[in-house]
Amino acid sequence: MVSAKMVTKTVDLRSDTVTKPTESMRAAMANAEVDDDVLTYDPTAFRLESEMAKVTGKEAALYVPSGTMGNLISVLVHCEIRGSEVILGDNSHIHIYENGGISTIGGVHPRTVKNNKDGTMDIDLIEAAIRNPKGELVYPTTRLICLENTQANCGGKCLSVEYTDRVGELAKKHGLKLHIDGARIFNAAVALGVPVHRLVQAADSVSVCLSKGLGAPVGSVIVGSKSFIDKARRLRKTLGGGMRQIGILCAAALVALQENVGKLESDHKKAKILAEGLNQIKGLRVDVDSVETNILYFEIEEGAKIKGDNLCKNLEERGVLVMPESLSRIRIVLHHQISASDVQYTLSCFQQALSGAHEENGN
Ligand SMILES: Cc1ncc(COP(=O)(O)O)c(C=O)c1O
Ligand SMILES: C[C@@H](O)[C@H](N)C(=O)O
Repeated sequence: MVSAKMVTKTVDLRSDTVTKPTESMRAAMANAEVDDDVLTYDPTAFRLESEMAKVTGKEAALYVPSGTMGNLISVLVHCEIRGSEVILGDNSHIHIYENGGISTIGGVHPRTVKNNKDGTMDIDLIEAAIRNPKGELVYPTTRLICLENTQANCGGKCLSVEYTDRVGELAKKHGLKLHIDGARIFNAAVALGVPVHRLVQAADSVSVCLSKGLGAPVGSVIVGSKSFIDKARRLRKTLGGGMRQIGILCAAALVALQENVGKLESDHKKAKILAEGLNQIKGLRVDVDSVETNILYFEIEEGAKIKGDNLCKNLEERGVLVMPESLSRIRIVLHHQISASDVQYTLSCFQQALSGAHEENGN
């Protein structure tokens, strides 16, 4: 039994954005070669951008402060003409969690298509959402399709290379561009056993988060053609994202690429173990088979004697942090700073919280 008083550590499962820089990252940051990345090229940023262009198979790359800015810049470059419309998932990060920036800042109109449980959007529904140019007097003009791989809100689901290629073919057929919100594209590549460059081959642009599963402290990189990145660089400056000695941050990202891609599979395995363990606890339900990468959601069953808010509070008192989506649906995200023993400790805390609730309620 772990009482709240005994808590000596924190197991932070809220997101894979919570990782702290490793010692090797801090050493690289301290020794990073830097220069003003606005007036010229920061040499370490140049190395990171060159590496990311190579890994993704694109012509060029650009370091940006966040994934949100990476997506915003990408959409705005593809939809630079007023009256543009982007087709995206109704459960996508761009649509749900980015303050509607593509509209409020970029004047781009969103046209959502339902995300399926597997993270995809039905291709025939995407095609049906493309505006008929004959209606140009009354319709916005479709210019872009956005995918998200892995699809976070659907539970870190991987979009296959076959599906992505088919959406790419559809985009080309209609003269549209394809952007992938690849915040966790490395997770998808590892889970599918497909190289990143092949997984994003059909995309005109990709936004890749360095600050999630890869564990860098800050930043994302957008990749695409040289002309796309030239426009993106200018828009980054417009948005205030032009930064000076960013080699300090890019040095940590280079370490993340070298050291942490190989840890993603372990994150996925720990997510599966945690999902299986939670599913054995009376009052909790997890679709274990649906867990493909480092994200899992669990439901608190109707009959459970504890609600999400009390469960989260109870867990927090034991040092376990999770992300409630509602009173009955909670998200857990694994990352390289969660150990196998942390997973077992987490399960014991859940067991105590749920059994304690049943005792309090006399059953
Ligand atoms: C799928 C996805 N895309 C984009 C982002 C945005 O990244 P950032 O938090 O760096 O803005 C996130 C989360 O942070 C995400 O989960
Ligand atoms: C919440 C969301 O914005 C963030 N990308 C996460 O997955 O934690």
